[in-house]
Amino acid sequence: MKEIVIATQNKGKIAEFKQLFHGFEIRSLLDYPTIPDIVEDGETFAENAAKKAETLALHINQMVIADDSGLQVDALDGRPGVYSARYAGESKNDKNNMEKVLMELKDVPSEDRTARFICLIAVASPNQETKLYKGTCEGMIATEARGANGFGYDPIFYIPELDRTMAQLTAEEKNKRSHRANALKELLAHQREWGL
Ligand SMILES: O=c1nc[nH]c2c1ncn2[C@H]1C[C@H](O)[C@@H](COP(=O)(O)OP(=O)(O)OP(=O)(O)O)O1
Ligand SMILES: [Mg+2]
Repeated sequence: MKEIVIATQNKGKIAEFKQLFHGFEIRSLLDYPTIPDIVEDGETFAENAAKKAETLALHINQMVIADDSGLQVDALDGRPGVYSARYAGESKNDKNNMEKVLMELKDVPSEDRTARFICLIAVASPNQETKLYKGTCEGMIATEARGANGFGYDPIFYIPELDRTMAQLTAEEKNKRSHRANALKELLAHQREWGL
């Protein structure tokens, strides 16, 4: 079975890539414990995704995919953005991150709680130019967390046309509309270029 290596330690992303990449064996940074932590000091999702993919591709001398993603809230001038993972602190605690966003939006009326998830997938391979593929998913920030599926900010990401949060969707429903699925669609439109 063909293998895809993804430069992530995020178990929620690994699970989704396993669902989205049918017929491939998925390996991640969890399978390469000797790789030092990759510092995400980029100012954009693209910079961080490229750095994660290129760092691991160099170590293992083969093609690597990386995903840098996050939540962009319009009433917070686009925050948390690239700081989504650590929005409430270095512990990268999803519950604390969501509580901080809800607290900052407490006086914001529902019509002004527009937001989106953004995902940049980088593909890096030795001696090849790194390419980036972007996906987004539009929604609103709910007034309270609802649902137990997915990961990260899913419980507060409300999808009006479904009247449910991302965390109230099944994996299959999420994978039909998520920023990660949309970014992967862009990548798979160029799959021959990458020998996938
Ligand atoms: O589908 C999603 N549903 C909800 N929240 C999400 C999603 N996708 C990203 N997010 C949030 C989680 C984390 O707070 C940040 C990702 O940060 P990001 O640096 O890309 O990932 P990470 O540090 O958890 O793992 P890694 O860098 O090893 O891929 O955005
Ligand atoms: Mg990260």
